[in-house]
Amino acid sequence: MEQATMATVSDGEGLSSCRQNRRQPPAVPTGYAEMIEAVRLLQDRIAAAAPDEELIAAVTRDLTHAAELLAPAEREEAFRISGFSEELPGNGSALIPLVWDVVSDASVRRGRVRFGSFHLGENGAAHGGTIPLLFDEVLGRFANSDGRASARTAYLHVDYRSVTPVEKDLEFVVRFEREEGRKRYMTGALRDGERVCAEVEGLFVQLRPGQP
Ligand SMILES: CCCCCCCC(=O)SCCNC(=O)CCNC(=O)[C@H](O)C(C)(C)COP(=O)(O)OP(=O)(O)OC[C@H]1O[C@@H](n2cnc3c(N)ncnc32)[C@H](O)[C@@H]1OP(=O)(O)O
Repeated sequence: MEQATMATVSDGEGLSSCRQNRRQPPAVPTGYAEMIEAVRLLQDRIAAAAPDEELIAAVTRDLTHAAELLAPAEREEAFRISGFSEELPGNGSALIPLVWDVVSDASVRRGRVRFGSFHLGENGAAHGGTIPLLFDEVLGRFANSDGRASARTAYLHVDYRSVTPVEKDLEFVVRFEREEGRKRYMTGALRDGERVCAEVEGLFVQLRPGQP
């Protein structure tokens, strides 16, 4: 496997050895977005299906074959594409609910999101854990935007105001409230039309050099 580069950085209080995963932004191969889209579709179809034994056996065989095909292409984190490529929908991750139409200025970011059958909790509503997942992603990316040094989620406070439907286009808005030293305070809301589904407050703390 390829190795991530090691770098030495100054933290202003003298040099400290800091492990930096210097990404060599991997080029996105033709067809990669379609592969991740196929994974999303698969997740939704499996979540929605009640297959018989014959179909289960056929799908298991094909999925196992696909996993075997991918095994030789595994890479260390610094050289992966999924979850890291901003040019791909959902950054190329099938974990995060699909986000698109993102527009942003320095203090407000808006976009659309759709939870699939894969994210279903019960009664047509998204699983409660998927909503902080969305907020962590959209708040976290905004907190780390504009060339800021990396910050990590310290807390997310989520208020579930009303049910969040799956298989419906929703809207989110995120606000970069303020920065205090290493602390970045964010808020956000998820809406189904006029109806507020969930609200969030989050703190993201900038990592010190060398901090894991
Ligand atoms: C581009 C990427 C987009 C995706 C982003 C996704 C982000 C993520 O999901 S990150 C993964 C989830 N988060 C984690 O794993 C974090 C685990 N925790 C940690 O690493 C550490 O606790 C960390 C970095 C948050 C803070 O630790 P540390 O740097 O030691 O903080 P510390 O020096 O004690 O505190 C700094 C300040 O933050 C405050 N603070 C830290 N944690 C909290 C907290 N949970 N609640 C309130 N305040 C806090 C402290 O009180 C302190 O404030 P002040 O400067 O006013 O005294």
